[in-house]
Amino acid sequence: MSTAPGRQLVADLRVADRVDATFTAEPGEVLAIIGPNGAGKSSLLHAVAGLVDVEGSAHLGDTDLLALPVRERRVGLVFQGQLLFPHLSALDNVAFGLRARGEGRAAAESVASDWLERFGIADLAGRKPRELSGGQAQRVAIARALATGPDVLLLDEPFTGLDVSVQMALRIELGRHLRDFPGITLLVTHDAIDALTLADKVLVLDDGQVAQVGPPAEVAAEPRTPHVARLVGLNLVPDGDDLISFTPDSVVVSLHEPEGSTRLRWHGPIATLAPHGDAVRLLVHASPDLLADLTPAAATELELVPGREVWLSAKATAVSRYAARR
Ligand SMILES: Nc1ncnc2c1ncn2[C@@H]1O[C@H](COP(=O)(O)OP(=O)(O)OP(=O)(O)O)[C@@H](O)[C@H]1O
Repeated sequence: MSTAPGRQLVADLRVADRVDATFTAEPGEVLAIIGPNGAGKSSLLHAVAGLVDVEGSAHLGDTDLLALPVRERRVGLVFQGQLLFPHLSALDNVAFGLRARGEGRAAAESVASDWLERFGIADLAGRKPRELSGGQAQRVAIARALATGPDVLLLDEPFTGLDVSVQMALRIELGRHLRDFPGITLLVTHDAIDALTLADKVLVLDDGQVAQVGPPAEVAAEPRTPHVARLVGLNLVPDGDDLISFTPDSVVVSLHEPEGSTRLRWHGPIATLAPHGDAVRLLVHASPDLLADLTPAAATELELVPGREVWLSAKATAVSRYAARR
C-alpha cells in the first residue's frame, strides 16, 4: 500500500504545444482522461511520469512531483503496448519494482505472489511473458504497477488490443482493485464504458486543453465536446451560448422541410445507414453531423439510401439545453 495515502494531486502541466491542462485529483479517486486521438492524453500521463519535458507544477500534498527525480516518483505505469520484461517470469516481473526499491528477494516475491493471487493468476507465476495470453500479460502488468504501492497509478488504454470478453472481465477486476487503492489513478481511455464504470471523475481533453471536468454521469448527460457526445451516443448542437443535446431516437426524419416554427431542424445528405439494435441508424452530414434512429419499416417507407437529402427535426421537449461553458 502507499506509504503516503490521502494526498491530493494538484497539477498545472504544459507539454510543448501539445498540452496545457490544470486539474486536481483526490486520494482514492479514479480520474478518467478522455478525448479524441491526438488530444494530448498520453502526453499528459507522460508528463506526470516524468517521461517528457514539462513545464508547470504538480504537487502531491506537499511533495513537488516535478522536482523529484523520475525514479523517486512513486508512480505506477501501465502503458499501451508496454512490454513485460521478456526474460523474467510473471512473478519476477511483479517483484521487479519492489526489488529495485531495495526489498529483499523473499519479501518482494511474497508481495508479488500475493498480487498474482489477487489477479487470479498465481498458477502462472513461473511463466515467461511469451507464454501468457494478452489478458494474462495485462494482469501481470497491472499487478506489477500496483505491487509497489504507488501514490499515482497511470493507466494508458489498459484494455487496448484485448478481446472484448477479456476486456470486460479485466475491467471488472481492475474496478475491484481500484476501489481498494488509496492512491490516485489517472486512466486514459477512448471507451465510454471505462469512463462510466471505473471513473469517479472524467476530464475531457480537447486539443491539449481541459474542455470539461465532472462526474461521469454529468459528463455523459451534458457533453461539451462533439467527441464525448459521440462516445455516449448523443447529438450535440451549438445554439447561441448554449449547447443542446438529444438522443438519435428523438430525431424525426422526413424528406421535406418540417412544418411549424421549430428552429431545431437541419438538413443534409445521409452519409451512412446501418443497423443499430432494433433500429436503423443514419449519420447525416448536416451542420453539424447528426445521428438519427428510425424503425426499419420507416427507413424502407422513406426509401432512405446514402446520399439522399433528408430533413431532421428535434422536439424542444426532447432536447437537453445547457450553457456551452461554465
Ligand atoms: N514526442 C512527441 N514529440 C512531438 N509531438 C508529439 C510527441 N508525442 C506526441 N506528439 C503529438 O502531440 C499530440 C498529442 O499526442 P498524444 O499521444 O499525447 O495524444 P493522445 O490524446 O494520447 O492521442 P491517442 O488517443 O491517439 O493516443 C499529437 O498531435 C501527437 O502527434
